[in-house]
Amino acid sequence: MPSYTVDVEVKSNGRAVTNDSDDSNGSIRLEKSTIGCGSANIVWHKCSVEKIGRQELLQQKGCVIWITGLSGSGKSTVACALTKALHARGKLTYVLDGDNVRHGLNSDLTFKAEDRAENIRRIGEVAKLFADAGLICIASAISPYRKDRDACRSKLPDGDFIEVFMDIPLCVCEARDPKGLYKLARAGKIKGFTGIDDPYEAPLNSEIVLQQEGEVCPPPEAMAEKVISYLEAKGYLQA
Ligand SMILES: Nc1ncnc2c1ncn2[C@@H]1O[C@H](COP(=O)(O)OS(=O)(=O)O)[C@@H](OP(=O)(O)O)[C@H]1O
Ligand SMILES: Nc1ncnc2c1ncn2[C@@H]1O[C@H](COP(=O)(O)OP(=O)(O)O)[C@@H](O)[C@H]1O
Repeated sequence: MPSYTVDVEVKSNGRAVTNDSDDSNGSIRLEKSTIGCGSANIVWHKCSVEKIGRQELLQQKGCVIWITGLSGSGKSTVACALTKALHARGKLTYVLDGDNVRHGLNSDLTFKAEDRAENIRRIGEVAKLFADAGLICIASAISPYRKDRDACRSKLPDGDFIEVFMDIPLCVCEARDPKGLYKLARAGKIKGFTGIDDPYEAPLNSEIVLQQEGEVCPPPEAMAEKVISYLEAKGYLQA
């Protein structure tokens, strides 16, 4: 068995770069992730095909568009309009919708605060992988707590987490009530419903705010176009 000496330098991104010297093979370099690892002795394995190459192939930049807002605010509708419009332009997207993800990956989670946090954490991790794959990942979930959204933001390179706030008043969402859930919540048949008896912490500094114009809600296609203009201006629709 070769013996190793390991010098560890902790970088500002939280990774520890080790200069491991192997007495039989000379010097090798390993990058070890030091944060977020549930167990010790986990080594980050790098491949020669990286995000930049995938972006070149796709002619776009991987990023996460995070749509947050009350139930009934139009998150899923905008997410669909956005994926459709980008698809028509030849851009590769994927929608991670809270409702849908709760049918599979997150089917073990309830709506109590710690489960919502875990829901958002998992969606954030999956979205990060999609962005690394070079996709424009559209995550759409109530994501009611600011710190959970901010934690997802912090996992991505600067600029790559684009928060879109569906700033639609509760009374409008409640009047829409397409699933009848507000009615059930008001009747006390659903406990801990966002906006009724569970908090929604609106973003303070989101990149994009989508809201009504007076009493009128713009069509979803117009809202999607606002997001596309942002992506275009920031260079995400080219490699
Ligand atoms: N208690 C409670 N509070 C809020 N929403 C509830 C609740 N129970 C069920 N639902 C339905 O679940 C959908 C929200 O799922 P999310 O994963 O987006 O929620 S969260 O981000 O974890 O808060 C949400 O879907 P949308 O209406 O599309 O937002 C609701 O239909
Ligand atoms: N821009 C819009 N203008 C008017 N109604 C809308 C708009 N976007 C969504 N809706 C309607 O609002 C309801 C909730 O939309 P949905 O996308 O399911 O919201 P969420 O995903 O936030 O719960 C649906 O009945 C939908 O048709």
